[in-house]
Amino acid sequence: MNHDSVVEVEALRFQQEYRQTHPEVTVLDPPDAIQHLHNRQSMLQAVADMDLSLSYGKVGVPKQLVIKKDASSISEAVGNVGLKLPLVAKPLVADGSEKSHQLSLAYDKYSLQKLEPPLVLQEFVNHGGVMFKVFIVGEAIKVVRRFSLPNVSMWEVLKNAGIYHFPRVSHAAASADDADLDPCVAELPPRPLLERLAKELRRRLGLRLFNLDIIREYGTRDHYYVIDINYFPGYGKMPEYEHIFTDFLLGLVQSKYKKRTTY
Ligand SMILES: Nc1ncnc2c1ncn2[C@@H]1O[C@H](COP(=O)(O)OP(=O)(O)OP(=O)(O)O)[C@@H](O)[C@H]1O
Ligand SMILES: [Mg+2]
Repeated sequence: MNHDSVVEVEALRFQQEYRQTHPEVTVLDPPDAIQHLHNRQSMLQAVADMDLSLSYGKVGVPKQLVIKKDASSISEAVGNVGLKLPLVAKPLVADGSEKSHQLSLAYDKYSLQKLEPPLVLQEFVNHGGVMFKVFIVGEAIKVVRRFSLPNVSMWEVLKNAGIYHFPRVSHAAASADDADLDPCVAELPPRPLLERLAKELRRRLGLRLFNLDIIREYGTRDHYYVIDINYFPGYGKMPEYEHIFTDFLLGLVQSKYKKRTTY
């Protein structure tokens, strides 16, 4: 076990003991469930297991492959599972550090050996340059549009080679809510779909405070992909978060009070 894992295990043990010895303290979300989101493979597993297919849309995850080590075998592994180029390469660990959010786009299979495992390779899904950030606070859901990576045409894939490191889009991108966008790209995912997705994920992840990055495959009306899930995101970008958060916390206090008085 490396130093970081030892620290994590110790932190978990401390918090579990703390919960037992301090039952009066409300734990918003359990540390082990939060930990689940720090690995890009386990992060999307709940969405993949769900395989949500409803009358108003399908939600999945992009086809992906985890490479633990040995960059020289990536090209062969990609060929074996039939992943289509271009590929988004993401560090396996997503712990908020600068390095864990350095993503790149690989255009050709010969360059794949230049990547640095451990990483997740995901098929790049064209989505018209707009993504949806879905904020979840308990039962409340808010969705906003954000600019994202533009479509990559077949022609560009053939013309380009190598690895392109791209900047952290979420930091640079301003809100796309007021932009003059193609309505097919801008249309928000249907509310019932988001509600069902959020409900399922709250249950499967065992968390109440998180967000999802969702894209809609370009040229489709209802094929959605979850590409990222973050714990306790920057809620400052969630519209009306002040009321939503206050209501959420008050609701917790009230339910705790109710439980106590029923004894
Ligand atoms: N499979 C994909 N297909 C198309 N675009 C993608 C894909 N995966 C990621 N992207 C693009 O890359 C951006 C960053 O990806 P992702 O959210 O997974 O990384 P991150 O480092 O966790 O980012 P952040 O925490 O800053 O949101 C996305 O907002 C999107 O624009
Ligand atoms: Mg993201």
